[in-house]
Amino acid sequence: MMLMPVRTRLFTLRISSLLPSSSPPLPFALPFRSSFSHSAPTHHVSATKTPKISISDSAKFARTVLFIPPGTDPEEVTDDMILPGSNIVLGPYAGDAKVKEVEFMGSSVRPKDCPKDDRPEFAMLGRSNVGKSSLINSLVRKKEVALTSKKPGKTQLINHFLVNKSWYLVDLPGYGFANAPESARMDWSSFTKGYFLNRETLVGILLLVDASVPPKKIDLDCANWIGRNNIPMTIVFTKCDKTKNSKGQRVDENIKSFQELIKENYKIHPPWIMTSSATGLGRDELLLHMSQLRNYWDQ
Ligand SMILES: Nc1nc2c(ncn2[C@@H]2O[C@H](COP(=O)(O)OP(=O)(O)OP(=O)(O)O)[C@@H](O)[C@H]2O)c(=O)[nH]1
Ligand SMILES: [Mg+2]
Repeated sequence: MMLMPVRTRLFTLRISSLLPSSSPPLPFALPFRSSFSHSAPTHHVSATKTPKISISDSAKFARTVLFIPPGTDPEEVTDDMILPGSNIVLGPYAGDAKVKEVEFMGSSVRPKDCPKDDRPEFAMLGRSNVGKSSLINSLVRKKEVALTSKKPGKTQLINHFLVNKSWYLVDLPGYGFANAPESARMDWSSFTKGYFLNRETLVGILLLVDASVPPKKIDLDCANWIGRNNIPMTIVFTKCDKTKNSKGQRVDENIKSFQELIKENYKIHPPWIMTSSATGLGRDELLLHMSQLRNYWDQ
């Protein structure tokens, strides 16, 4: 029998003990309560009334919460090492960020049905409709490798996409969608425990957060749960092309609010990046960041 090598997961984020004890242990299980229906109007976290900020304010703020990868001396970080639209510093492990080919490897209902090889993988996690499947298509520059829909609840299984025959992107069903079929809801709850906590080849979670709306409690709970369980996470803000939502709130404000709320609970700020699957914003930058996570893990 082949032994699974112990991999380096030094990108693990240390969460501080300041976490509110009332945080649910498994936030993903919550969306299926009726109070978390995606149409419920009261999702917003109260602390979202931040003053309007300019892009340069954001840049200054980013500077204070940089994500410094291994092999990089924080004292030697220069502006050109920071990926645009993110707090991520590119370190010596970055490279191989080009997607040459992608193959759909199949869908799994349970974690134990997932591919059993030793290739590193990134899981897409986030609310239904946040743009997980669209981001996969954007990263691999294919229109419909992963199926997308305006209606939440499109992705129902664990879908593995093999990139360059060497690593996986994993598309998952979203949380926060109350009307998913009963079977999918049941699987999702056990899936979170089984998959995220035990998947040895998981390099990290990409937690997708819709930047066109103010922070939502379910996403903050989710980020905190990931942190508490020491699973490496990158926050990927989606839909950054939507400059203003119907209430006039701006992407920039929403992102800053989310970061401020996250910052309270993390000793080291997680990496975050702005993206748009509609315009390709952040695509190459995210691929570079994923390459440094992967190469470090795989060394
Ligand atoms: N404007 C804009 N729309 C986007 C973006 N990303 C996704 N969308 C739209 O949002 C909707 C949902 O996208 P999906 O990729 O299917 O979302 P998902 O997170 O995979 O959803 P589930 O599979 O239901 O969990 C679709 O109508 C997309 O076209 C983006 O960056 N900008
Ligand atoms: Mg999907």
